[in-house]
Amino acid sequence: MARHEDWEHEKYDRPRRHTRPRTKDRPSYDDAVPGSVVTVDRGRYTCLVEDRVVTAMKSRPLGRKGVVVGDRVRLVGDVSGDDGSLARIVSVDERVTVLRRTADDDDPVERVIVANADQLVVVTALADPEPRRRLIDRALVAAYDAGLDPLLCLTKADLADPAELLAAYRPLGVDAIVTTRGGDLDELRGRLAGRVSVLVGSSGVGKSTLVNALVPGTDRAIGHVNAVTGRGRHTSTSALMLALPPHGDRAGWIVDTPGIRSFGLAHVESRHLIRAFPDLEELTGSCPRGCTHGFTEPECGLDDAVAAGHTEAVRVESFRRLLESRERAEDD
Ligand SMILES: Nc1nc2c(ncn2[C@@H]2O[C@H](COP(=O)(O)OP(=O)(O)OP(=O)(O)O)[C@@H](O)[C@H]2O)c(=O)[nH]1
Ligand SMILES: [Zn+2]
Repeated sequence: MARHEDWEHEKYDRPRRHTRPRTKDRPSYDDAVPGSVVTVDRGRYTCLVEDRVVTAMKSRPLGRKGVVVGDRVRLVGDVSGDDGSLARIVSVDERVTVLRRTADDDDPVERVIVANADQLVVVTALADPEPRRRLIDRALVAAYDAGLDPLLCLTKADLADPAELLAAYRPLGVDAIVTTRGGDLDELRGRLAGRVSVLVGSSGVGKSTLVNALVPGTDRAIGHVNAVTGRGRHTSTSALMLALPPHGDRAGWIVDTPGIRSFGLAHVESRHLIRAFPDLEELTGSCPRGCTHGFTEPECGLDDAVAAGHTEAVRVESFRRLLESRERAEDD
């Protein structure tokens, strides 16, 4: 077992060098311990190792490889978590999912925001501020592209009726939850249990209110990270992973993303988006080469499918609205 794990580390540590025997210059990480990255701040990685909070830096073998919140890593050095101790991250496990954004639509540089998440919770107020459909659509596109299950969380239900917004997203099959400050969060807790969920939302939608209610002892407004670290302050705009109290016997994590208000989507291709809708993808067999399946495609198979009654027009329209949302940043 130990040998196998060792080989796993080697695999991600650096490019393979087939010209040299593998054993020669391989550093031994037999003593490396597994951990998860919960936040990143100025080159320091806060990791959870068992239930200890360990501060670490990247080690040389990682080179320019990025380490992000949610990464599962191996650490060596001082992994005691004692005050002033510093461990070293020597390898990053293969990522199961990768949530990315492009800084803005014209800047093709991709940034990985969170690794290994399962779900993207798009937090939107029903009023104050008014919901912005295009922003929601763009967050959904980012989720589908990353292979995360999207969940709409509609807050401030005391201020407005959710019916219209719910109806707008029903054809896409996006699950939604409606919340009110101080209200019952049991349904949401059930959705978060046993998963790693990234929360995104624009300013004022009530995301901090939600995080504080979900993770008692966290006050995001003033920057404490007690729920994870039991101490310390969190003042950067990095994503922060927080442990949820167990729901039944299932633990879960949320990742708060204070710095992220929107998603640049330059990296998302339409052929990737349709994969998130297998029932629609199946209907595109007759599309001309290069068909994007968008509103203006003259001979898209999706139109034939609607005409033949194989799918609903409203689902195709909703999909096309998502596709289009990639093209314009905001709903102005
Ligand atoms: N009426 C009403 N107000 C709410 C509700 N939830 C939150 N608020 C208020 O909305 C305002 C914004 O809430 P925050 O939780 O700070 O919102 P945020 O999304 O974290 O915004 P930033 O702090 O800018 O990131 C605060 O005044 C909250 O008290 C709700 O369910 N109903
Ligand atoms: Zn098509």
